[in-house]
Amino acid sequence: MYAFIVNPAAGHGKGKRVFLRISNSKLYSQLDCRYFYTDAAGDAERIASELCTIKNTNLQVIIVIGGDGTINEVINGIGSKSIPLAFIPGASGNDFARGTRITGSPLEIFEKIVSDTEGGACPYWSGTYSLDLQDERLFVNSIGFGFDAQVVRQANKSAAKKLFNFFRVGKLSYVFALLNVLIHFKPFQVKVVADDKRYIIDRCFMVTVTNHPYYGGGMRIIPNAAIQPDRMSLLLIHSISKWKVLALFLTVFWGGHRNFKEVNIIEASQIEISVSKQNMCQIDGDAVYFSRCSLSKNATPISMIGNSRKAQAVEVIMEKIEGKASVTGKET
Ligand SMILES: Nc1ncnc2c1ncn2[C@@H]1O[C@H](COP(=O)(O)OP(=O)(O)OP(=O)(O)O)[C@@H](O)[C@H]1O
Repeated sequence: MYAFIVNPAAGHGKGKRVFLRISNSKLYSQLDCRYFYTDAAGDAERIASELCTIKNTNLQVIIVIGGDGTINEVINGIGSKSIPLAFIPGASGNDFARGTRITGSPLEIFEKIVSDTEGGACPYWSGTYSLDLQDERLFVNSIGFGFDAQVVRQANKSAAKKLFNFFRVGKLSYVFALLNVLIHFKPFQVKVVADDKRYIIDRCFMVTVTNHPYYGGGMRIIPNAAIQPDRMSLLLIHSISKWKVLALFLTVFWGGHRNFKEVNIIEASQIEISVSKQNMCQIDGDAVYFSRCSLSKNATPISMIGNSRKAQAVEVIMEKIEGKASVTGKET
C-alpha cells in the first residue's frame, strides 16, 4: 500500500492542489493507494504512528505532501520504525526537499517514488533534541536559537502572512518579520558545549544547527553541511552590528556570509546550548521558548525514496557506522 499523508492547508492550499494532481493520475488509480488528510497540528504525527503499528496493511511507503512542519511531524510519528518515507513538496518553504534533492513536478516525483520501491532507498539522518530536559524529539532540517527563532515567531503570528501566502509570495512575510525583529533585537549570552569544546558568547545573535545546507526557504545557511550520521553542523553569529546583519542575510544565498569574521561554523556530535535568560528557539519552523537544549544525531536513519541522491541501501550505511567499513562522512 502507498499511504499518503496530506496537509491540505500547507502553502495556503498548495498541499491539496498537489495531491489532487497526483490522485487524478493514471498511476495513482493503478496502485493500491490510500490517503489521509490532516486537520490540525499533531494529526500527521498520529496518522504516521498508527500506520506503522497497524499490521497486515502491506505498507510499502508513507508519502508526505505538505511543508517542512508536516514532514517533521511524520518523522516523529515514524520514530525508529523502518518504514520507507517519501516527500512531495506542497508548501512555499520546502527546505527538506532542497536538502534531500527532491526535484521535478509532483507527478515526476511520484513516478520516481514508485520505481524506488523496487530498491532505491537512501538514508537520511535527522537530529534529536531535548528542550529543558523534556522527552527527546526529532528535527528534520534545523534548529535555530535567538534571532532566527524570533523572526519565525514574528512571521507565523503576523496577519500579513495569510495575505502574502494568498498572493503566493509567502517568503515576503519573513523579510518583513526580519526587519521588524532586527529593530528591537538584543544580543544574548549563550553557552555552547560542542563535544569537548566550550564557548561562552556574551553578544550572541543566533546559533543554528542543521542536518543539511538549506534553511528559511532556500538560504544556504551552512553550504557544506553534509547529510551524514554522527555529526551536525553548527553556525554561530555573534558580536555583529545590525547593519552588518542585513548584509549577511543578502550574502547567505551564495554562501558569502561564511567570510564574515562574526560567523563561525563547526561540526559536532553532541551539542548543549543554554541561555541564562529564557529565549526563543525554532524547530523546523515552529517557534517555542527554551532555556536549555541538548542535541545529537538520530542513530536510526530514515529510509528515503523518491529523491535524486544516489541510492544506497540503509543496511550498507549501518554496517559502515558499526565499524565494518570506514565512514566517509559525506553524502552518498
Ligand atoms: N488541515 C489543516 N489546517 C490547518 N493547519 C494544519 C492542517 N493540517 C496540519 N496543519 C498544521 O500546519 C502546520 C504547518 O504545515 P507545513 O509546514 O507543512 O506547511 P506551511 O506552514 O504552510 O509551509 P510553508 O510556510 O513553507 O508554506 C503543521 O505542523 C500543522 O500544525
